[in-house]
Amino acid sequence: MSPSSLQRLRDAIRDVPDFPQPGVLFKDITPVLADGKLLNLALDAMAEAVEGQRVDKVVGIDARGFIFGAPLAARLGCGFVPARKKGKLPWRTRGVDYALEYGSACLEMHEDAVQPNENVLLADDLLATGGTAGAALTLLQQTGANVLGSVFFIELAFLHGRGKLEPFGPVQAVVTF
Ligand SMILES: O=P(O)(O)OC[C@H]1O[C@H](OP(=O)(O)OP(=O)(O)O)[C@H](O)[C@@H]1O
Ligand SMILES: Nc1ncnc2[nH]cnc12
Repeated sequence: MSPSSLQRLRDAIRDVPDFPQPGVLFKDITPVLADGKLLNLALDAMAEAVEGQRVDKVVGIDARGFIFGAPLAARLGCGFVPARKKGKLPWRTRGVDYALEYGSACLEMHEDAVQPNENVLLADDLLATGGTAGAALTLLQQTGANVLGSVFFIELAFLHGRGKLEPFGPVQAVVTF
């Protein structure tokens, strides 16, 4: 991606102080989503991160990860799997509890969503502490799938989440703060 495109994406991300709780500087992606050119640029860059690799499934994390994960899968010509917050998936699930920058939750995937021989990529909008993505990667590892790594639109590098994810595979982000 050209430096000017990257700058356009960076400039469009809105800072919202003290949301959803005091002390958190929330990175609001809705201005990027509202601009078709920027959304396209973001998805192009996420697809570039796995160029030349065979991807069988993109796993996206509830909820903002779906916004990037499903169109990314469509671009790559592969399937999409939702990793959802507890109680949302209708079939048999495996789950894991985790903590994130501003709370805790439980993430679940359908037991049959990913097969042991598949090449799987994790996608989410944002990497902060890495608690959420780490939980999703733990679930993926339990399936026996070949985990290709993870890709994010935004990385908050000052929260050092990357360190939790690198043991599972390469970590890539389009915009880093
Ligand atoms: O690296 P972490 O500290 O774990 O934080 C990152 C996660 O936090 C946000 O999700 P959130 O739980 O707010 O859910 P949402 O997508 O439904 O808004 C974001 O979409 C990531 O999934
Ligand atoms: N600072 C932040 N901004 C937006 N989403 C987040 N998820 C976790 N931390 C976040």
